[in-house]
Amino acid sequence: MNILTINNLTFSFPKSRIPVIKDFSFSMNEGEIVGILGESGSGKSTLLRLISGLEIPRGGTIEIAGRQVAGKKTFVQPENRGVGMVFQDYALFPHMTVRDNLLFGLSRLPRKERNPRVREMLELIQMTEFEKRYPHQLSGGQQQRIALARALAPKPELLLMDEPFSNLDASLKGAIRDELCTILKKANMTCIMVSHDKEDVQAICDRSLVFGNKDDLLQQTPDDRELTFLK
Ligand SMILES: Nc1ncnc2c1ncn2[C@@H]1O[C@H](COP(=O)(O)OP(=O)(O)OP(=O)(O)O)[C@@H](O)[C@H]1O
Repeated sequence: MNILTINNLTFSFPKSRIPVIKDFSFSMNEGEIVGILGESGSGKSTLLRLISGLEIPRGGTIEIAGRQVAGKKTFVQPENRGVGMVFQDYALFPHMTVRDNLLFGLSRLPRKERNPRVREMLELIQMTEFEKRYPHQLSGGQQQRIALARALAPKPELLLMDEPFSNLDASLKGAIRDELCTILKKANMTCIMVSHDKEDVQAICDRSLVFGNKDDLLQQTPDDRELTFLK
């Protein structure tokens, strides 16, 4: 099943004549993990913001799980898109415990299902004993796992991660990367990960896109280092 379908997406910031995203088409199947690489300023974060509904496209369409969320006459608000996000700074609420951070996104779930879902998420990331801690009492890697659990808790159709490892030191990164990959595959999550690090993408992703600073968009797979043009 197609989870994400983007057709001819075009976007430019107000007052700018040059599009950041131009005529971009792309689709993803359920359970697929795709990496987006590319130099600084090439539009990687902007693409995630368009998919999650934080920016309005100038043209083209975005469908998530078969439902149009952005198009000529359609714009579904971010909270109704079924998209989870993990940012580079994790954006955990510092004044809330791990448990409350996870509960935060579950307000739509019937009350009696919320606690079991929190528990299920903590088990998935193997952090059940950290339920009562605050973010500052966790290591960078543990905070990263909580941020991931919080994004997965409401069962999003699609998970977007923007530079999820940039705050981790090199010694932690390898282990966290493998762990993340296992968790995502276990949850059969469809996921896009933006990174500037080719190694991260090769370790986790099934395939990847490379954004250039012109119109050239390239496609590669982790196994195939030869870059081939997508369009
Ligand atoms: N709010 C904004 N207003 C105008 N231009 C913007 C705005 N945000 C980003 N841009 C420009 O849009 C382009 C794409 O930015 P974007 O953040 O998507 O790049 P990126 O590939 O994620 O970069 P990085 O790897 O540095 O995070 C850049 O040229 C940037 O300067």
